[in-house]
Amino acid sequence: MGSQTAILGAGVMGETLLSGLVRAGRRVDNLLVGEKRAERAAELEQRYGVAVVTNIEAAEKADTLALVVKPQDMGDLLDEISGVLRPGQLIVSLAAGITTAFIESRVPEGIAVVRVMPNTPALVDEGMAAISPGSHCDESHLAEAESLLASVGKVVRVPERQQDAVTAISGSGPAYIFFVVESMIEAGVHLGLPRAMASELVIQTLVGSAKMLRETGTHPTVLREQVTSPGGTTASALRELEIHKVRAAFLAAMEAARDRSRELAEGT
Ligand SMILES: NC(=O)C1=CN([C@@H]2O[C@H](COP(=O)(O)OP(=O)(O)OC[C@H]3O[C@@H](n4cnc5c(N)ncnc54)[C@H](OP(=O)(O)O)[C@@H]3O)[C@@H](O)[C@H]2O)C=CC1
Ligand SMILES: O=C(O)[C@@H]1CCC=N1
Repeated sequence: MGSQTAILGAGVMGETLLSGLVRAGRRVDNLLVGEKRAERAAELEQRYGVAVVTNIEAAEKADTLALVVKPQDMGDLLDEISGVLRPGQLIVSLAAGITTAFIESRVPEGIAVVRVMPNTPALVDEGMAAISPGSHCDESHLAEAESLLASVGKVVRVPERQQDAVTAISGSGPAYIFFVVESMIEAGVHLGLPRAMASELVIQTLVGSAKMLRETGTHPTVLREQVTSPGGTTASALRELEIHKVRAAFLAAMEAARDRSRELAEGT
């Protein structure tokens, strides 16, 4: 049997990580899930063939523990498992706002902690995750966290002081993109397009635009200018977005997300 990884908190993000590890070929007998609700445990066992156990059993057996509960539940979870944790284990926290110092203060000495901010496109192996070491981490701990997240997308290393900003940009980011997509589809319907057609037009436009950004490496301003013919339709649309202060709204939204991440660290 190889190194054991446990996922504690199998909601949206926890299941996203679990499914990615299974897709990436991690042997399910090297995976454990901590889940207290019997119905949810049965669902996960049936869907992935993974062993669903108590948090205590998972914490006793695992070499690496991925903590994917809500920030507000993190203190209780750490209090529950800290008695069975042992030096040499690695905790990888995916919770917004929660600092490595908070976790280190609630677990025995010698446990390494890595803070991660992932995002849901991990579900289709296009995730973006940023990782930061706690004070007892060495390269092997960062490499292990990196390998967990690399199975579902890209991983970058950032200083922990940048994690609240990362959370605001890429952690919450998919929601802003989906919001824009929803808004454009609704606009298409207002303009008289059938909903299915409006959806297809918007989604393919999004995928094509994302692919241009990634594959050409061209700055988004240049790509936008290429679409904006002099005196044309795009210029008229962009003027309205500027009049309605959409750029300022994005900045305010992301500052609010960053501030909320900081508040979560305070337990509020
Ligand atoms: N969703 C996202 O896009 C992202 C989420 N995150 C982070 O991931 C974490 C989880 O978020 P998300 O998946 O959205 O939330 P969910 O509410 O979907 O998942 C949280 C899960 O944790 C379970 N849980 C709560 N307490 C315990 C416990 N003591 N032991 C085991 N499981 C427990 C909950 O079970 P129950 O429902 O029975 O209470 C639930 O299944 C958060 O910290 C969030 O900041 C980070 C980046 C992106
Ligand atoms: O909304 C949240 O708090 C979580 C963290 C980043 C994305 N979802």
